[in-house]
Amino acid sequence: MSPVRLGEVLPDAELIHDRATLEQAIQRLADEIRGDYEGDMPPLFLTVMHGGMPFASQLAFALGERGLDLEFDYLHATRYRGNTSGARLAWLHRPATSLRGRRVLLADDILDEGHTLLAIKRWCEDEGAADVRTAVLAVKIHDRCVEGIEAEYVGVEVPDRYVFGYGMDFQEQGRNLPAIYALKA
Ligand SMILES: O=P(O)(O)OC[C@H]1O[C@H](OP(=O)(O)OP(=O)(O)O)[C@H](O)[C@@H]1O
Ligand code: HPA
Repeated sequence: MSPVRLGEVLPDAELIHDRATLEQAIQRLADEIRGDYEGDMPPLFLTVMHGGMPFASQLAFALGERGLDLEFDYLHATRYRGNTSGARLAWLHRPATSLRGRRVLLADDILDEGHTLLAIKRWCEDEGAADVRTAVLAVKIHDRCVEGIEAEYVGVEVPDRYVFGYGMDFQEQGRNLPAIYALKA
């Protein structure tokens, strides 16, 4: 079945957060995070691909501007794979850097039902990370989130609808839109 093209849904989509709002939220997050990380060893900054990439880049620069150095690595765990509902989590890439004894800061685009970040967090702990914290650009507001996961740093809230843009995809399209939209209700 051929995918629905972005151009067919974008005109009817609702703008939820514009670029300025998201950039402002990222600056605020950087202030919060900066205050929580002191010491010589830079935190290991793990971007959750693909969706976390734009947010992680912006956040990393904002933290650099505030004098917090970061060591970069990334991972890719996906359970949506271009669909609008989640399935079993598939690990496509794990970080090459050892996590043993490290402070880990995960950066992802959205905390929705929480399965992805819970599994990633547990894996980081199993790998011996000293501390694992999570920064997400957006959290979706509903009561279906799994127990045991909460993001320490949250940029914005989004409604309980399928959202896309700023890293999040609509059928693997629209990730580089510089704002967050929701599909027409
Ligand atoms: O809280 P959850 O319900 O588990 O959903 C959140 C996850 O889903 C998305 O990833 P996706 O599986 O779409 O992979 P992608 O980033 O490669 O698109 C998003 O980037 C989060 O990692
Ligand atoms: O609403 C969403 N949009 C894009 N990706 C997602 N991953 C979980 N929820 C979503």
